[in-house]
Amino acid sequence: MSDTPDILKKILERKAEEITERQARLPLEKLSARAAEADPPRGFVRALADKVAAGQPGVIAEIKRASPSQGVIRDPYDPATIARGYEAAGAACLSVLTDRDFFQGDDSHLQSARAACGLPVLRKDFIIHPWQVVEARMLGADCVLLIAAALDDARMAELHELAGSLGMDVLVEVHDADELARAAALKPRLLGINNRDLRTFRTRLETTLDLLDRVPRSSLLVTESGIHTPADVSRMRAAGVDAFLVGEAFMRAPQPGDALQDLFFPA
Ligand SMILES: O=P(O)(O)OC[C@@H](O)[C@@H](O)c1c[nH]c2ccccc12
Repeated sequence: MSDTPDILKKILERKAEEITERQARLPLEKLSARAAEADPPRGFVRALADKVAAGQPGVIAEIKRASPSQGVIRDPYDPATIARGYEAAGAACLSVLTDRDFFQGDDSHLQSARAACGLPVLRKDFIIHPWQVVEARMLGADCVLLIAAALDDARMAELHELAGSLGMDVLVEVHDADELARAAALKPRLLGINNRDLRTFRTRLETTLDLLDRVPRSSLLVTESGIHTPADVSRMRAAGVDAFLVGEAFMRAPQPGDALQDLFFPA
């Protein structure tokens, strides 16, 4: 539809400007030197796969203050406290928004969340340039998100490879069959199906269920976005989906860790 607000396009245009600004401040050579001194990666895929192998849901618990579709969803916002709550509740991993312009995130949110706990952390941002992958590692990220809708095949492969060479895992995110086929070519260890269409914000859990048969057996599948109720979780697990990325449902709760426990590990 020509009248749908293509928010992704807007985000990516702004992101390209942001990268230019950041590169001017910190050239790749210096950035790489700092990344080499960062705390070693915590195994992100391993933490998730261990939970699933033990018969439990593998939960990537998200820390985000705001989103373009919802505005501010959590205020006050203390990433360190939230991270500790998630860890105590049994999350496998964290996802922390670092995009400033559309999600009110910040690099420091990732750093404080990671320092506050022992969990591996995904840098949740719009990564389109190698410089950002190195920057993610410098910040301590254990995993980066690569969104198929934002990347052509060559760039996606390049960033995937670079992240691996820095010891990080990658969550490759898709939303339709075409993106899934493109992502599968990378043989990703971690494949995310985003139930939310980043171009229109429409969220349908059927997105995951409809694409399930096309996911390579060698990839650990993560269903992303729009998971709110125990019924949503049961529906996914009945279909064989054991790993979840959940944000809003936790961010709107007074104690995000308690909400995680209620949703995934009820007594
Ligand atoms: O808050 P939710 O509906 O539980 O969704 C979490 C996560 O999936 C969502 O934040 C997300 C998935 N892919 C993204 C890409 C960019 C920004 C955000 C996202």
